[in-house]
Amino acid sequence: MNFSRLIKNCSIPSRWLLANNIRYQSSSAAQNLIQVDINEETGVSVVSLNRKPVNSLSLELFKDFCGVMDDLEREKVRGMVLKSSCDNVFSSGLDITELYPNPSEERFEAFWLWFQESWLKLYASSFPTVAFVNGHAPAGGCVFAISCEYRLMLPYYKIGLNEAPVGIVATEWVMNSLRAVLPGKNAERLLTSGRLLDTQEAFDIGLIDQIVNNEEEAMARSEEFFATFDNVPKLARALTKQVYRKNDLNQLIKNRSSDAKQFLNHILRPETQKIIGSYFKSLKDRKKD
Ligand SMILES: CCCC/C=C/CC(=O)SCCNC(=O)CCNC(=O)[C@H](O)C(C)(C)COP(=O)(O)OP(=O)(O)OC[C@H]1O[C@@H](n2cnc3c(N)ncnc32)[C@H](O)[C@@H]1OP(=O)(O)O
Repeated sequence: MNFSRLIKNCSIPSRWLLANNIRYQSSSAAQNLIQVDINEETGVSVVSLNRKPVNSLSLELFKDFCGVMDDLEREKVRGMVLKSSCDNVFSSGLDITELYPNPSEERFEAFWLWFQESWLKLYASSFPTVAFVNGHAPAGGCVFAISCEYRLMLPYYKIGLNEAPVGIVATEWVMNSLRAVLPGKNAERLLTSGRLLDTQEAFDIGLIDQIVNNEEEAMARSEEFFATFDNVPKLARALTKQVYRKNDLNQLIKNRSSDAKQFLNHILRPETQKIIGSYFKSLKDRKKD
């Protein structure tokens, strides 16, 4: 498996991704997997995940997401709100068909490296980021949310890191992102139990920052969050964030290849494949009941 070649093609930015140099030809322009709406008046960009029906996260979606993040860095947007354009689902997490049955090494290595790249770009973005969790956000969906700086969520949905029950071990960089939001024993319990929390529970333990009742309210709260930085020089804010997050970022940047290999080895274990397979089957069977 030639990880170093792939990593060279992905960016490992020298200055926490402020100097974006990744270029790609979108393989999915026709599908429009990510929608971007920049408000010229406020400078705020609303980025909507748009992979119907449930925003499961595929290689193509990650590539397009990275392209959008690069564009927003170049445009020097004032802030980004990340949401979903699917009904009732923010994101259903990694597309299980990327993991099961037995993915090819070539596809998996590209998939994983673009997932890493998406996290790096989001976690280290120079502009402020808000996740508007307007639907369920299990597993990889929650990873997107906790990588943002502020989380708003609609009532009656579920959020959490349910990797363990699906037979998957969350990687260290995912654990670090959770620890940055939820310190101490709550983070560990959430990971080891894999329990999904409803909106109120997520708010009570601090996984989300505010509960909002509709999109209008979400945009108003986001604006208030962005306004807290209006008097802070952009570069100083960005560097403060990136230095604060440096250890988490470095942990992945230094270990991209081994992280991918480890995850692939785990996924390809027959017992892991079996658990993911029966989980996937139960998802499909749910509809028949
Ligand atoms: C290394 C650690 C870091 C990150 C690792 C993460 C691992 C993962 O992310 S694994 C994925 C974990 N995701 C889940 O456990 C969520 C599974 N999905 C659901 O619980 C539900 O789909 C939902 C609550 C999100 C939405 O429910 P809803 O009733 O609205 O829709 P469904 O009918 O269930 O789904 C529609 C359609 O989509 C298929 N599907 C759902 N999720 C996924 C997925 N993650 N990957 C692939 N496909 C998915 C579902 O089977 C349905 O397909 P059919 O229409 O063909 O039946």
